[in-house]
Amino acid sequence: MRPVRFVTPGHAQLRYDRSCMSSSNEPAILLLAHGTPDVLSEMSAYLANVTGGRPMPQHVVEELQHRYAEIGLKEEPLPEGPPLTRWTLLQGKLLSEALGRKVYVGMRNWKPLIADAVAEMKADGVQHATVLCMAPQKSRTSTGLYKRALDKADEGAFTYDFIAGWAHEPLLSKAFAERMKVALDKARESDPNAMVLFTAHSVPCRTIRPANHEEAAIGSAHAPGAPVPADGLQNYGTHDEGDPYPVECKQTAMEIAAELGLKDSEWVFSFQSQGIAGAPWLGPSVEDTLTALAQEGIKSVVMQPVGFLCDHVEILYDIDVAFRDFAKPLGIDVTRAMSLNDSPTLIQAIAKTVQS
Ligand SMILES: C=CC1=C(C)c2cc3[nH]c(cc4nc(cc5[nH]c(cc1n2)c(C)c5CCC(=O)O)C(CCC(=O)O)=C4C)c(C)c3C=C
Ligand SMILES: [Fe+2]
Ligand SMILES: [Fe+2]
Repeated sequence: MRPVRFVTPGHAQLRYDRSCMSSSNEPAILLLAHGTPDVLSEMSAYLANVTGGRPMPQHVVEELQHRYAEIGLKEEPLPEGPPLTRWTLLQGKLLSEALGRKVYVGMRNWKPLIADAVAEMKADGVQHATVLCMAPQKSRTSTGLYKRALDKADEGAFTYDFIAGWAHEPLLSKAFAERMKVALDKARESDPNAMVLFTAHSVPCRTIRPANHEEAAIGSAHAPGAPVPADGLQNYGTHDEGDPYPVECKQTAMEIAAELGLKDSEWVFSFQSQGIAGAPWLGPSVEDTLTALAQEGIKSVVMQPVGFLCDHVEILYDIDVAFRDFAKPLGIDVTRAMSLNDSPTLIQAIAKTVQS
């Protein structure tokens, strides 16, 4: 294979061969993901992208710089890139190899940006694309915002099929179950009563409520003159029927538990990483759940976030550092299933989803 280009200079330096380029009658494949800063000094600009321009207080910027520093981010770019970028680009490369076609990757909040991927697709003459979010559960505040960024960049240059939620794909729960089995078997060697705790990223309660039509008409805080709600969070747009996110997350957990043959008494579910902004976020929180489990006499908990497909700060810091430290004085040992990262079953799940 003759490498012909660097798709993302400065990151994982993933090379694509022209033999993997889409032929004109096949839809191009575009993966959308969150994005993460490359160096600590980019934190303010990164957070402005995450919040749609609303500035974060300095103490929040510093707290996040601290967390990112704890997981290895520095002032100089890491040769291999930050974990989220590195793994997402690798997943794109593995998918490209599995399908024998070029795969584009764009991130909403940092490089390589969705706009960069779209510019490349336009230059390649893409007419139609299949777009998949590297967040399997559909949500206004993740997949909804990714789609909005895509529409802004695309400007109608190509048409696309947008796969917003694909958590029901059985190979996805199989991939998670494979990782959990390894961690749970290990935990049960020392504690046969080890409890499984599945998690998903919390969201502000107001972002999942069904909307009235007046609110739906407001659109987003990106629109000039759009009001900022009292809790300070931007308006994420609305769905009359409410956001399916919390239900889809719990369904994923149930499917993994079923795949593992877990009894109901062997697993629980919580929402992790409630935001630093005020206002109520979805619970139960991991902290409340660990406290309750300690009261029930649980000594070991094996965690698995079911909405993240690779390592990033909310796994490497929130779980591996913060929840572990929180659980220690409660007498609970927290371990976790390895992230999916380069799981071949995950790549099969994505390949099957984009092909169907
Ligand atoms: C389904 C919802 C969300 C997913 C999935 C999600 C993944 C995710 N988030 C980060 C990093 C950050 N997210 C931050 C804020 C934030 N995240 C969500 C929702 C999801 N995030 C919301 C609604 C918000 C609040 C945004 C706002 O306008 O205030 C932040 C900022 C700090 C904070 O509030 O915690 C960071 C950083 C990653 C890396 C990630 C998965 C890859
Ligand atoms: Fe987030
Ligand atoms: Fe977060």
